[in-house]
This record gives sequence, C-alpha cells and structure tokens, in this order.
Amino acid sequence: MDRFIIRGGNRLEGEITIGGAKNAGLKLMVAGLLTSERLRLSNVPRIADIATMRDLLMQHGVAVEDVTGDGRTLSIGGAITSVEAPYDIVSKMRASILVLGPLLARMHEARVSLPGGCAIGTRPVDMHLKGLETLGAQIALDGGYIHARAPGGLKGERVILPFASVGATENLLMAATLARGRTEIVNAAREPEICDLVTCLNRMGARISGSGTGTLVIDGVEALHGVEHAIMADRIECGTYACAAGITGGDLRLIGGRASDLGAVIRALEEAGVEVIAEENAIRVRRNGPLRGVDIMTEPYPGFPTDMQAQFMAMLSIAEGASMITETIFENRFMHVPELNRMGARINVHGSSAIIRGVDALSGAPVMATDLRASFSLILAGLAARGETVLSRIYHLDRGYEAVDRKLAAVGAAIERVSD
Ligand SMILES: CC(=O)N[C@H]1[C@@H](OP(=O)(O)OP(=O)(O)OC[C@H]2O[C@@H](n3ccc(=O)[nH]c3=O)[C@H](O)[C@@H]2O)O[C@H](CO)[C@@H](O)[C@@H]1O
Ligand SMILES: C=C(OP(=O)(O)O)C(=O)O
Repeated sequence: MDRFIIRGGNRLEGEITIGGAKNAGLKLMVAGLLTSERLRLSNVPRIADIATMRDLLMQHGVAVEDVTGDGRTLSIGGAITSVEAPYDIVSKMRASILVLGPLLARMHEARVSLPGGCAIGTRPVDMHLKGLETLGAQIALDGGYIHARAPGGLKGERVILPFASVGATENLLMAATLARGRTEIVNAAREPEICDLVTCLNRMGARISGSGTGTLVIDGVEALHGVEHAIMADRIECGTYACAAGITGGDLRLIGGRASDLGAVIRALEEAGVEVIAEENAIRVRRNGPLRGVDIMTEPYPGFPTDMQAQFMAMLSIAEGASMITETIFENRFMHVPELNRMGARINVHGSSAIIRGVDALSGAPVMATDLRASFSLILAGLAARGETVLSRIYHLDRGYEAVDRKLAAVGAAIERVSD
C-alpha cells in the first residue's frame, strides 16, 4: 500500500493547475446513460473515482472510450445491456447510486445495490427513493438491492425535498429529463456541480430551468442526444490548495480556479488572514501575516462546503486564538481530529462542533487517512509541521485528487510517494 512521506516547513510558492471537478465529472458521466448517442466529456480528472464510474458504465454495457489516450477526454455511449449496478462497485463509490434515476428513465427498470454508510456518516438514500416513487417508480428493497420499475415510464410531478440533498437532486433531475410532462424539484440543491450538469443536459436537448435556484423545473422530452462538454474546474481541489498556501504562509496561483464558485471559502480564508485575489482564469492565494482563528459552519451551497471542513481545521490548528467548526451536513465527519491531535493540534469535539485552540507548531507523526478530505487535512498539517509525517492509506486520497505529490512538489513541498 502506498504512503506519502512529507517533510514539513517549506513555504509553497508557484502555480498549480486545478483539474476537472470529481463531483461534476461523475454525474456528467452518468448523464451518458440518458442517450444512445455519444457524450464526449473533456477536462476529465485522472482519479480513481472516474475509473470506478467507467467500470460501472461498462458494466451497463455502455462504451467508455479514452479519445485522446491520456484519460482527459472520454466518449460515452451505446446501448444499455444491463440495468444492474453491483455491490462490489457501489460499495467502492457511493456516487454509483446516481445511475438509478437515468436507468429508470431510459430502461424503465434498475437494480442498484444499496450503498450503505461510509466513514463520514450513515448516508441514507431515502430522498432519492421517495422522489422517484413520486415520479411513478415502484421500488422494492431485496437482498441489499434497490429494485425499481416504471413499466409505463416515469411521469412528471412536484417533488419537495426535505433537505437540499445534492445526490437526490441530481438523481431526480436526470430521471425527469425523460419523464412524461413537467417535474418540479422544490428545495433543490444549488451546488455549482449541479449547474454544470444542467448546462450539459440542456445541451443534450433536455428542458430544464431554474438552474442555481432552489426550484428546478424539468419538462420531459422523448430523447436526448450526444454533445461535447468540458467539465468545470474542481472548486474543492482549488480550495484545498488555497489552504496549502494559507498553512505554509505561501503564495500560490491556482490556474483554472473560479472565485465565483468559492464565495464562502474565500470569505473564511480572508477572515483567517489569507489574501485571495481573483484573476482572469486563476485565483492567487497568499499569506504574509499571522493566521487568525475563525468560526465556520458547514451548509449546503452557497454556504461553507463540508468538503472543505477538514482542510480548514488543519489550517486553523496553527492559527492565533480559537476557532469553532460546526459540521451540519454529515454526522461523523471529524475522523481527522484524533490524527491532527497526534501531530500536536489541540482540538476537542463536542457533538457536531469542534473547538480548535491554535498551537505554535505541529510536529510530524505517522498518521492514517480515513476519508478523502480528511486525508488532505493530514497532508496540510504535514506541510506545516516540524519533522516528518508519514501518511498511510492514501488510496482514499487517490479517489479524488490527481497527482498530489507532483503538484505539491512543483511548488516547493518536500513530499514523496512510496510503495511497500
Ligand atoms: C459525489 C458527490 O458529489 N458527493 C458530494 C455530495 O454527496 P451526497 O450527494 O451524498 O450528499 P447529500 O447532499 O445527498 O447529503 C447531505 C446529507 O443528507 C443526507 N441524506 C441524503 C440523501 C438522502 O436520501 N437522505 C439523507 O438523509 C446525507 O446522509 C447527508 O447527511 O454532496 C455532499 C454535500 O455537499 C458532498 O460532501 C459530497 O462530496
Ligand atoms: C464526500 C465526498 O465524496 P463522496 O460523496 O463520493 O463520498 C467528497 O468528495 O468529499
């Protein structure tokens, strides 16, 4: 199993190119199930989750071709020969649940393994299922699988989500594009990745309005067609490297980063004493003065993203004064706390809040990654710590960050990937 060895203390300076967004790319790949024509996606990140989604689409019989031979442009399409999403793939990647709506819409049937919980929470899919039932699906749970049928096709309806779930919004949105009549999704999630999906679906011939608002209106169409679409830049990767500049007192230009997607993150960075300058097609992030403690609460977009919580916690662990981070999206997303404390941080968790008392310095230690963003928080801590940090279980990181060691080493970090 691979590990990262990080020797802390280097100030990071230079340019990092931000890749395509994992959380947009995965859903855009799934959108390929909605048409028999070719969907060509560019700016594809080379990460493990994209490879897993490729396996899943191929399991459905759909072709996924690497057009340019470098994994950056994928052409997806063809006949669906299986409506089953098996346990071994779904258990690797929860986003697999998103094939449910498109399969139902196009094939009128789907058999998808229940994803179960993961390191950050129980993560039920009740809103996905209830919403699809409202659109006329008959759903049965059997042997750990969701068996869904819509013999006469799905029918547009008004669906009110009790919580603005990203995944439920996307599943229902994709299902509704091929349903009969009008669907309204009320209390829809407004994440930029959903807007990217809507843009692509509309280009494919879907009739969706309300993108970026809490109500999506979808007028179903007979069929969608193939298009080309470039995946948006990854706002979470961008925010993560912004924290790398913040924690090391560095100066990074994040090429491709879009300030408009990062409002709450930029506000929190600035409050913490990190300067952020929006440039054309880039964001420059630097810190000269001290880091200051800030209070943060995670919320659905446009609030502060839960996917940036662990990285901010690492950065605030060496800030002047205290910070409080409240996690409202997932019930168990503090697994990085004991690992950060092993590196000398002073963090206490009280229910859904963590109190971070800034320390003068962290010290390197062997630590273990527990999930994707938690893994990066430990890298950030390692970059700022005295001495050597050895981060194991980095397969979590490979799910969603491309070439972390190469990108960080290019801006001055002492980081090395080693295999046992
Ligand atoms: C692949 C992807 O895009 N993942 C993102 C997506 O996850 P995901 O789509 O799973 O996140 P959701 O917005 O659906 O989940 C938010 C909360 O709602 C709960 N819930 C959700 C659905 C449901 O049917 N019932 C239910 O109770 C979840 O357990 C969680 O506590 O949005 C999250 C919130 O921004 C991000 O952290 C993830 O990175
Ligand atoms: C939680 C995340 O992803 P997933 O929903 O795929 O687990 C994430 O990207 O931080």
